[in-house]
Amino acid sequence: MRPIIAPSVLASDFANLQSEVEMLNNSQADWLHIDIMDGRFVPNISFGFPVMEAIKRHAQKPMDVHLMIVEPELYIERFRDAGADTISVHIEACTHLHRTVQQIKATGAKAGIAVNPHTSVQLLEDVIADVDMVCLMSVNPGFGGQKFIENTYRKIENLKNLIIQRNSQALIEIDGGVNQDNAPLLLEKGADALVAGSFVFSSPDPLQTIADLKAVK
Ligand SMILES: O=C(CO)[C@@H](O)[C@H](O)COP(=O)(O)O
Ligand SMILES: [Fe+2]
Repeated sequence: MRPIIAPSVLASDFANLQSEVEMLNNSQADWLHIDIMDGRFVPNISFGFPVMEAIKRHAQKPMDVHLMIVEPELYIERFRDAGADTISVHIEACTHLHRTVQQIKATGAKAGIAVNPHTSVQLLEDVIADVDMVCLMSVNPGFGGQKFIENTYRKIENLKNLIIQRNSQALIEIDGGVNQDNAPLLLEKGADALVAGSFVFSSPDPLQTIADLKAVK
């Protein structure tokens, strides 16, 4: 199976957001990855609803929204209204994770759980059957352009085993420091979806870079 490619709009040129989104529309990207940072869960602030709605007006592909915010349960419906197709909340930010997953699904969006590099995937044991996706962070969240953490390969194997054991349909998404060099092994270990920000938008030819990632086996 060819990987799902989800370029992270965080790395795009915000001053030319419409043309960046149109470039993604014309590319082999499958999803638009939207990073929401609140300055509390992570030490950075990205953008909020007005920008997301502006992206949605031009986007012709599903929006994969990664919430790096505290108390995400307060904003799930608003993110859905702003155009989210998948909403991922951090396990580290949710006291009542099972409830928040049900809340996301009740909006009609797909439900994802994002997992920081230090968090064991075994903590997902009792919720994995309920979710559509797990977003494994392969950098500490908060910034684009960071170095990929190698321990991610082992975590994919552990997560894949858990998904099989629990008869879950969850996709495995890898987020942070993904590039053409690490993509083959990520897919071999069991990743389904690859987020790529700086690797795509800093490249001389983003359309070709996305096509190259899509072609990785
Ligand atoms: O969620 C995050 C960072 O917190 C990511 O989605 C990054 O935005 C991916 O960017 P690169 O590491 O690919 O530059
Ligand atoms: Fe992300």
